[in-house]
Amino acid sequence: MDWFRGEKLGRGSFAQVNLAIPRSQSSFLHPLMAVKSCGASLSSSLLNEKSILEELKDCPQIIRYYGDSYSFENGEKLYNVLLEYASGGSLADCLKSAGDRTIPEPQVRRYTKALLKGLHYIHKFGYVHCDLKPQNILLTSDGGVRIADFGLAKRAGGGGELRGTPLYMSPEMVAGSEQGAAADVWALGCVVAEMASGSPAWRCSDLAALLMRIGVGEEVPEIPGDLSAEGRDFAEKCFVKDPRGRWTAEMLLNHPFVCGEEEMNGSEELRSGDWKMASASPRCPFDFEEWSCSLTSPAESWSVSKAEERLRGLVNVGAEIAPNWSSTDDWLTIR
Ligand SMILES: Nc1ncnc2c1ncn2[C@@H]1O[C@H](COP(=O)(O)OP(=O)(O)OP(=O)(O)O)[C@@H](O)[C@H]1O
Repeated sequence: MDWFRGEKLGRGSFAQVNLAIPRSQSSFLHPLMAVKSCGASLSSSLLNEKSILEELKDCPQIIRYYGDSYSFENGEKLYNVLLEYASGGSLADCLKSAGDRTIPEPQVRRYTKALLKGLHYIHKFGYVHCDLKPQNILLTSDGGVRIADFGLAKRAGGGGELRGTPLYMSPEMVAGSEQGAAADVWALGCVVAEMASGSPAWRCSDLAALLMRIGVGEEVPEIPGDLSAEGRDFAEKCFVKDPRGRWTAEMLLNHPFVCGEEEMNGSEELRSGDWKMASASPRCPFDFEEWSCSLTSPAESWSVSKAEERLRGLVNVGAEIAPNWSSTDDWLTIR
């Protein structure tokens, strides 16, 4: 498909996203798209994302993949992935612009139901998203919800390598146990709490302390007091520390918090007007530039003692390469 690069829509830690405008009339089916690009030599994460999106392309709650290409721009070879354009921006943008106001509960329920459908689909195919958070949840002009950014997604199972964004990390991820579908359900609980309260589920400004609170002991994120009893119960089902006891996306689809909800239709039609600049939107002390580390002590299954052991290593690694905690220039992602 022949296209040219339009306005910048956003930037993540390794890729830039622009509007992609088709050149030819024959492209009328996709009037506007987004293109996610990075340097060809640094494209392994984007290639991973492309191959997973290609497999998951029939789910309306997952950002649609239209194709890929290489281009030469300003003397640099770029790898480009063409995606459905989500003109409503990200849920993070939406929360940011809401300021002190929170998202009304009926909307939280509808978004949650859509996210559950998307997660259930991802998990059915044997994948784990590994980085569900408001920046990676996109909205279409008609209120549809799309799960995006599969750069860290992987086949379920295996442990060891720490990936994701600390505020949304599950206890078993922190502990280095098997990273399965349950980790995405924990992250979903964090997103639900954030939608309902307007601020991240964990209030903690110290990375080591945060990882300890997530990985060790019984503490779970605070569940917003003004959520309905159904909403609180839903969040509790997501915040079961042992992943074996956590509800699955499929089970949660039948939870009273979401099962009566009619999803906004979120049709595939993309409107040509009404698009806006969306950008990475730091809102808390964990919004830092990319911080990479890979830990090589995978544990067989989740347990408190293994979590403590791993955290000691993790905090040491973090201390060596800790970013500037006082900066809020970007989001922290661990790859
Ligand atoms: N299909 C899309 N339509 C509209 N905006 C998009 C689209 N994809 C991404 N964006 C915007 O670009 C931002 C960055 O995209 P994305 O999260 O995919 O990049 P990334 O480099 O993988 O980020 P991360 O640092 O989280 O890994 C998003 O938060 C969003 O604002």
